[in-house]
Amino acid sequence: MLSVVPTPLTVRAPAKVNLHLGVGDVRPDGFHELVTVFQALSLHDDVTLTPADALTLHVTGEGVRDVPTDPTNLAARAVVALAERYGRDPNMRIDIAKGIPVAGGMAGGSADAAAALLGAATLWGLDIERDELDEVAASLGSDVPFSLHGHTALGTGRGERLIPALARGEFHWTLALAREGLSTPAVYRELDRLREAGDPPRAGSPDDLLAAVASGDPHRLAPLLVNDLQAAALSLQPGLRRTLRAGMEAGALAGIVSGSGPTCAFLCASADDAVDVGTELAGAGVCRTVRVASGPVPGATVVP
Ligand SMILES: C[C@@](CO)(OP(=O)(O)O)[C@H](O)COP(=O)(O)OP(=O)(O)OC[C@H]1O[C@@H](n2ccc(N)nc2=O)[C@H](O)[C@@H]1O
Ligand SMILES: Nc1ncnc2c1ncn2[C@@H]1O[C@H](COP(=O)(O)OP(=O)(O)O)[C@@H](O)[C@H]1O
Repeated sequence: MLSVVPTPLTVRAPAKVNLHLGVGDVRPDGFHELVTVFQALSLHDDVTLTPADALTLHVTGEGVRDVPTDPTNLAARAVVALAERYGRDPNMRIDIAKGIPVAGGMAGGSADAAAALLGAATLWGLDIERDELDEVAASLGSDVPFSLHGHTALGTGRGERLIPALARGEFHWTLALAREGLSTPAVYRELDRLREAGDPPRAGSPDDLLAAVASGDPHRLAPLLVNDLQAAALSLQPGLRRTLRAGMEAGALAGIVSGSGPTCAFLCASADDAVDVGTELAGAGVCRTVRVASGPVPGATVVP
């Protein structure tokens, strides 16, 4: 922890894409057992904490009208959870500058929670182990521990148990942001429904994909990207098929729905290719807007 903490304090936290998302059966607690490979991307939210007399939230940027500014906001819940556990005063002003699409399957809320946890722990000078922060993170959401850690990692359990994975070099992505979001629980429910009605194929082991990530070769990685939630996201938003097709026609190596969607993530051979694919996608009218990003990047980090 920093010895003299400058205020306001800003923490940056990344978006994620699931390179592999294998969804198992529903557990008694309502969560699905996952085997997933996360990669943190260079699209981020900035969360700024300023000591104040009350806990308030102010949100700017991408998708603000869909982000709650009441105590249900994940960043506020993170500050309150940490304050309760360590006997601190949660009152502060939280400013969130959103760059991650809201309800887009890129863990924007989780990024804000992770940033708020690291920020509050730093502001209060808490002398705690990473494991303890992980425990609070997991209590806030399945993806929050990964947002803290970043890079590339294998996630199991409900996604909260992480093992770092080796990644060589930089992978280049084009992201097609959708006009309407998708609710994560609704997408998991839709997958359960599809599985009751038939048996959509399930992702196998991520071993080959992990080897491809370690090799740094996007051509090797491309055919291995897989997402069990994709069929459910496409069932709820059939127009995403057109988006995925357009990305491939524009020259992407592969395209998948990111997590529970509806953002579509296209793996490209180079940074230049990613820009070209983005330009074509933007012109094709198959999405609200596009972004280019690269990964892996670190998890939540205090901005100097
Ligand atoms: C699908 C994934 C893939 O990484 O991310 P997103 O695409 O939403 O970003 C995650 O599993 C989302 O994680 P997160 O958004 O943190 O979910 P949580 O708040 O823990 O759970 C929200 C709801 O999603 C469902 N859920 C979540 C995780 C899981 N392993 N099984 C589930 O069934 C449950 O219905 C749960 O009530
Ligand atoms: N800080 C936050 N940023 C974004 N959404 C938030 C936040 N806090 C709570 N939410 C709620 O969480 C829902 C899921 O948002 P988000 O985390 O962006 O998507 P996803 O789960 O698809 O990655 C939103 O619809 C919003 O109502």
